[in-house]
Amino acid sequence: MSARPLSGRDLAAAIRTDAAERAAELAAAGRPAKLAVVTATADESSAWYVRSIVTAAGKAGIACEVVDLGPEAPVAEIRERLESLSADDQVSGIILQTPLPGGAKLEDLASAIVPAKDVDGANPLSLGRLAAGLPAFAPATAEAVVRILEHHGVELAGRHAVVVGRSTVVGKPAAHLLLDRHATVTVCHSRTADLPAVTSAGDILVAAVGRAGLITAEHVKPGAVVVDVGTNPTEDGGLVGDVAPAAAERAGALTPVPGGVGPVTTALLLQHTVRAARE
Ligand SMILES: NC(=O)C1=CN([C@@H]2O[C@H](COP(=O)(O)OP(=O)(O)OC[C@H]3O[C@@H](n4cnc5c(N)ncnc54)[C@H](OP(=O)(O)O)[C@@H]3O)[C@@H](O)[C@H]2O)C=CC1
Ligand SMILES: Nc1nc(=O)c2c([nH]1)NC[C@@H]1CN(c3ccc(C(=O)N[C@@H](CCC(=O)O)C(=O)O)cc3)C=[N+]21
Repeated sequence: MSARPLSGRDLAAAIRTDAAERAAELAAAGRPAKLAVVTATADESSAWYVRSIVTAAGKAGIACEVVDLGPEAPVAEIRERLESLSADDQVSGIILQTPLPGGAKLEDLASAIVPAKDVDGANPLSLGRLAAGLPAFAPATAEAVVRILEHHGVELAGRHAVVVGRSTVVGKPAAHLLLDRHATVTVCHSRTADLPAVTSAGDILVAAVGRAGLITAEHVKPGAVVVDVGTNPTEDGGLVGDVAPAAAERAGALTPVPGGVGPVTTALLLQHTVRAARE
């Protein structure tokens, strides 16, 4: 028996339609929405994301400027760009792509993104507000994880959710959002002892590591709902997730890669951008 596929495509299309309608209203009111994407990496999965943001923004009628500083960019230059975009009246939303050059930390640099334009929830103020249950932009990927589960009617309250990965982009904020929905949450990382023992206790398993095939059958409780966040470029130019095919056999339901969390992430980033432009 293979897992029920939890597609993100319909949900993403609905969110994009909503964003496009709001973008048209803003344009008619003379306050067009504009997203700035700052990138300083040659990472391929980041490049996938930037391309999908540009395409989706274009279709939704949202202006999108990619500021590519190159993988050698000094941290001070990245910070200055974020500061000038924060002060630019024409710019409604800003996302800084990870990974960053020279071991720079996202949570450090993103403090230069004014919270009102922090559409990927990377500023520590946004993350702190999220953790405290106050209004803030959540990182689009973390929000996509819970939105896709809710869209497919997966019950979260009282269930045990295990998140593998603790980045500020996905793992940590996803844990907070699941906690807000009354799941019992465990967070794993590279130092977790006996990963399969921990993950196989999860009714819901969120894999956000970035290693193809890391999650095998032994990591999955039979019938569990698995959200595969990983986007690992393959030699033939495609993308695969973190979940191995044998693990998919054991799961009850699984988000596919491509076509799962990714499209919902892109759509939510646009929705956050129009919301930032309205406020
Ligand atoms: N589909 C989508 O919309 C999105 C996809 N992604 C993809 O998700 C993946 C994760 O992204 P991101 O969070 O930014 O990545 P990071 O590299 O920032 O974080 C990876 C996390 O995985 C943990 N980890 C690494 N190796 C292991 C291991 N062997 N066992 C358990 N945990 C491990 C790390 O632990 P430690 O903290 O100890 O180092 C870290 O917390 C990537 O493939 C990325 O491309 C990201 C965003 C959006
Ligand atoms: N600050 C920050 N936030 C991020 O959210 C972030 C980041 N940095 N750095 C890079 C990773 C990677 N990432 C992806 C998002 C969507 C797809 C995506 O949409 N993928 C499509 C396939 C590509 C397509 O069809 O266009 C899919 O899964 O169906 C891929 C990768 C976000 N990331």
